[in-house]
Amino acid sequence: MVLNPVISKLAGKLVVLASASPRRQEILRNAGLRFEVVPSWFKETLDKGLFKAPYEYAVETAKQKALEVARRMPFKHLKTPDIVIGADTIVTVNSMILEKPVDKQDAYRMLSSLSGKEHSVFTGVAIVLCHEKDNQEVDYQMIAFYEETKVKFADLSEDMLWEYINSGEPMDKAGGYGIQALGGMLVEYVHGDFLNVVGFPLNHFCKQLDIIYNHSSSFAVEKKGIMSKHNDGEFKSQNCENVIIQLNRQQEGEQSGTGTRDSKPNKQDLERICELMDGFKASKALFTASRFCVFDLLHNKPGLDAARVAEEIKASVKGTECLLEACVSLGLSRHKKKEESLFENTDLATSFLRSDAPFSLHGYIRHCNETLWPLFSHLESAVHEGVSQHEKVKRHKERCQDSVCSSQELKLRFMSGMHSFAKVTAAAVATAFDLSRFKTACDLGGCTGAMAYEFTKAHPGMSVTVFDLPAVIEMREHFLPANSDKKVSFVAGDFLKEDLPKADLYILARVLHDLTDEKLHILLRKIAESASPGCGLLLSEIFLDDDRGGPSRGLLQALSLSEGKQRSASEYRLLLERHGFITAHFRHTGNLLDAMLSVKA
Ligand SMILES: Cc1cn([C@H]2C[C@H](O)[C@@H](COP(=O)(O)OP(=O)(O)OP(=O)(O)O)O2)c(=O)[nH]c1=O
Repeated sequence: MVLNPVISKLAGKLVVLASASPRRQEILRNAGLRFEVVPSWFKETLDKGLFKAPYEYAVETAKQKALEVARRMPFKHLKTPDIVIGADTIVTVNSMILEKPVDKQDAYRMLSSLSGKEHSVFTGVAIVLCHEKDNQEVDYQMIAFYEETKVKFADLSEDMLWEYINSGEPMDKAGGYGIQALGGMLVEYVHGDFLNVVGFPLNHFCKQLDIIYNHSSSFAVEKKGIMSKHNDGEFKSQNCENVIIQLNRQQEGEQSGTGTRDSKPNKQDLERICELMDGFKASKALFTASRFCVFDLLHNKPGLDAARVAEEIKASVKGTECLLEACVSLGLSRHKKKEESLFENTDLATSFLRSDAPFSLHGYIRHCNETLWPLFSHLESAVHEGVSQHEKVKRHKERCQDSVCSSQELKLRFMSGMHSFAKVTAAAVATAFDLSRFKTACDLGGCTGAMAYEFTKAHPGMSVTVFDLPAVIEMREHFLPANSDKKVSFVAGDFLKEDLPKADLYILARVLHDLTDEKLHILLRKIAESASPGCGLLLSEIFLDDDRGGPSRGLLQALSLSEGKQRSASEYRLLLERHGFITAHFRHTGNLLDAMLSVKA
């Protein structure tokens, strides 16, 4: 089978991936498929007891995920996709189905049940073909299949298990491991499609497309079956799953609550709207608990009651109790087992909200509270006037700020926000590509050096110069001890005005989106002047989808930008090409920032 022509059959069609999984997106993107991502709202709560075999559960979940998006899009996105792809990955061992662990204990339970044994990974895939008819009806045709891969784990010691769990990697992965990353170290062998384990059986998917688009007659014959590859390599028809569902748009509208006035509101839609309406309350509860260092307190003294917490944070008992209960409902704190009046942190708070956690977002949350929150409270003015509200907020702050809070203190807080964000994202950016051929790098606007240290850690042969404004370089020692890594050095300067240090690789992480077009071109011109042919430029930003339909994190960030704008990977690629940098790769890292590597022609 020639793969590319199969994928190219989908060119010009609106292909939608009904999955939030960054791994699925990457696998399909790397295969050259162009698609939009619309994560499914289908909750994975089907009763497993109803299925005879585990793969049936995965296939049914994949179908429900894809169908939910196919049905929602004509109403919520006002467009009907041509094809929607859904998938669900599960791990099975000793007739148990393992999905994503809910917490560290659950991950421990899963991984220890896999230790020293062979298990199966099933990914169910559903392809929904949508045919829009003249009378506004949409026909949905479902093709579903699954792939099985067998994986054997080595014997895992307790230390190894906990070290792996504490890396945080297991939490968003079926069976509690990621074979494509650190989890690969646990694996003795893999029999079958590796990508199936990572979340998407690409080869089987292409064969299925081949049947749909190149062999429509055999497709018609197989209309009653899931086409599924068996271990003997033959295609066999399995489980009757090719169904045509006729749905009239008006009926759909009624089902989803957007139809007649008498119809009942749809539960999922209501939940979604409430989530949006209450989003700001949840954010502010998180900011307030962080501001009062509640998560540090519950880490150091787990199992305090509201009165003790109130005493420690010097706040009212009533207010503290409300705050703690809200944190419980948000999954940040929990009641201590069997002692409902006592509170402790969840794993989420321990990993990200303690101020001294390795991946602490404490500083960034403070930045959100003190800088972004006031900006968003002026959003109506920003939209109305079309100008940034930074100045207005700054003036207001200066009027209200007590004298203790000097501009020095404000700068430190800003740097602390950037530092904590960089610490969480740096490893994913540093390891997104093979950078072994670059011996020297320069991190432009590299602030405290958090990103630079991660680059030297990931690439032992590399040294990195951090280039940032003198005021920033002066204060960086508040964050990382000087000389903690001799391969990281700091140079003070203004990248828009001064010559840049020479390097094989220039790093621009979260810089370009914040610059005006004019400044952006000045900076890219200066990098192009300093870079010799073959030099790299590593850009790290949130990349918007090509149709600017998401991700919402990027589009929401645009609402508070002072001068710059959010762009898609294609837009950045064009900008870089204008300055002589040819984009070699780009990658959704699965972390908070994406990455693109370009090379000077
Ligand atoms: C076993 C294994 C799973 N996984 C991932 C693939 C899937 O993303 C995830 C299983 O969860 P799923 O529920 O299949 O998918 P998801 O929740 O990530 O995304 P969505 O429901 O929106 O489609 O586990 C790995 O990345 N590596 C592995 O080795």
